[in-house]
Amino acid sequence: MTKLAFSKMHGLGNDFVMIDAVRQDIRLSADQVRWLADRHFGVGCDQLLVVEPAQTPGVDFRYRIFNADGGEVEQCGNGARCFARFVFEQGLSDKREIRVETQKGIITPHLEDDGNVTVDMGVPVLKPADVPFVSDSDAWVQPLDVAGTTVAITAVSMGNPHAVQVVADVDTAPVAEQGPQIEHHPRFPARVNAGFLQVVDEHNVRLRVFERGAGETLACGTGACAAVVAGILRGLVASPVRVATRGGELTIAWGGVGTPVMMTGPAVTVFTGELTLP
Ligand SMILES: N[C@@H](CCC[C@H](N)C(=O)O)C(=O)O
Repeated sequence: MTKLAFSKMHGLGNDFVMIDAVRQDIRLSADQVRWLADRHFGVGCDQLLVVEPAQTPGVDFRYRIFNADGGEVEQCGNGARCFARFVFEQGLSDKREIRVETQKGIITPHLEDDGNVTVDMGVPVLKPADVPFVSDSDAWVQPLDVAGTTVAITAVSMGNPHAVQVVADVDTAPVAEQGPQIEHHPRFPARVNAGFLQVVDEHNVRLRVFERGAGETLACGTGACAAVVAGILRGLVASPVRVATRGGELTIAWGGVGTPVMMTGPAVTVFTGELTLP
C-alpha cells in the first residue's frame, strides 16, 4: 500500500491535487489519476499536478499536468500559479521567481508581494499546424463546422491548444452543447480546449472554457491567455485585459505577435492530506 501526501489547491476555483514527487518516490498510473480526480470516490480535482526534479540545468523544477480523464497534457495556467505557491509553502524552494519546465517549454512564475502570482506563459503559437489545427489558411479567424452550425474560431496554442469564439453573452453561450463537439473536432487532432469569449469593453472580457479532458471548469488560465490573444488579434480588446471567469478574475497582458503572454492571479491552498493509493 502506497501512502501519498498531497495538497488541494485552486486558482479561481480551477482545482488541483498537488503532489510532491521530489521528496516522494511516486509514479501514478492513469487509473490512479482518475481516482484521485474523482469527486465522489477520490479527492476531486480538474487537474492533478506533479512536481518533479528538473531535468535541465538552470531550471528549478519540472511539473507535469494530468487532466481529470487521466491524460497528460502540456500546459496549465492556473496550475502554474499554484505550482509556485506549492513549492514555496512546502519549503521545496525559497525563490520568489521559479523556472519550471513543462511538456511545452520553460515558464517562469513569480510570487508577488500582494499574494498574487504572475507567470510568463511564453509566446503564443498561432501557426495552425503547430496548434495543431488542420487548415490551409493562416487567417486569425476561421470557420469551424460544429454540429450543423458554423462558428468563427481563433486557434491558439499556449503550449496547449485552444479554439476561441466570440459570443454575445457567456451566460447563454452554448458551452455544454458545443464544448464536447469542439473538444473532439477532427480538425483538432490533439483535441482542444473550447473558449467562449464575451467582450465587455476594450480592457474587460468575460470567459467560459470547456476544457479538454475535464469539461467546463470555473476558470482556465491558458484559456484566458488564448482568449486575450484572440481578442487582440481580432482588434476587439487592448492589453492589459481583465478576464472575468465564473471563479474570479485574471489579468492578462500581451504585447503582440512574437512576445510572451503575462498572466496574474491568485493561487490558494485549501488543505493538505495523506491517503493510501488504491
Ligand atoms: N485548467 C488549465 C488547463 C489544463 C489543461 C487543459 N485542460 C488541456 O487539456 O489542455 C489552465 O488553467 O490553463
